[in-house]
Amino acid sequence: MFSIQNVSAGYNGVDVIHDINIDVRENENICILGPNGCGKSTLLKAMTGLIGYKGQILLDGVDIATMKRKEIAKNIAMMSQISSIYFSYSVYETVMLGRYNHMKKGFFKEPSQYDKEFVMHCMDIVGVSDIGEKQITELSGGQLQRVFLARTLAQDPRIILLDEPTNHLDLKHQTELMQYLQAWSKQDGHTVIGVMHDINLALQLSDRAVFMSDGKLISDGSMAQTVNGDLMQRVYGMDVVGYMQDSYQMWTEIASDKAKKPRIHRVV
Ligand SMILES: Nc1ncnc2c1ncn2[C@@H]1O[C@H](COP(=O)(O)OP(=O)(O)OP(=O)(O)O)[C@@H](O)[C@H]1O
Repeated sequence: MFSIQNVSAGYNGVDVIHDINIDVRENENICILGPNGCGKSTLLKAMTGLIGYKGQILLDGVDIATMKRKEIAKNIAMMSQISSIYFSYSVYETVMLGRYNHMKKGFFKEPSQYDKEFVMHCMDIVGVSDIGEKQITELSGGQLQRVFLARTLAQDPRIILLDEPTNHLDLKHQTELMQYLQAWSKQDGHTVIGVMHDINLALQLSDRAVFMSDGKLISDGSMAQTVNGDLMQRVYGMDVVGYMQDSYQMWTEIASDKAKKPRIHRVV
């Protein structure tokens, strides 16, 4: 239903991603992995038509380059990394922005009863309904991340694109968010495509991994097929599996009696 075919894209006439091919099926939960600067966010921007590209990006067989922004937004929603906020809306108003493309006559028309209820439902899901009146400039990074997720859900898209969605979230909220998105991706022909740095979370919650390196796609398959020591060494330039094993060992010690002894000794 969503097909990226021979896509290259970049900035100021210089491509930073090259000849990418990915075929996305309904109900998949795909993670895009790779080191800093390899082009993951650029690929997501091309997928929403935010930047121009060479090649084709087909949604149900139609190139998104030929679709109106409103049509793209009804199908594909992108939740970006938090950047600076230059405006101040309440949490409720911010989530309502997600309904913009579903409202019949532009933004100044009153939202329908359905829009209001849908927004409340999305705020409930991510646990921000009790702060609906707060200004978003007053929120913590984690609260803001959840408000942006609610706005993304309020768009009621078929495909959600996420750019490092767990930034700013504590472990509990990271896990809750990813579990929610995993369940969401299995309903009603939905799909989630997320750029992630946390390989543990990706392993737990994604079905498929796309690895990028230096602007190119170098591996695409199930988590079991793709995630292996050699590939990780090649992509990240370090022994990722060894690092994970050391972490596991450390946590095993923490969970055992040894952990009852302090690991870090006070200096004073
Ligand atoms: N707006 C921009 N203008 C010019 N170059 C850009 C722009 N955004 C990104 N780039 C460049 O494109 C390349 C790919 O960046 P991109 O943000 O897609 O990488 P990434 O894999 O998402 O990185 P990270 O993991 O650090 O977020 C980098 O060299 C970056 O400097």
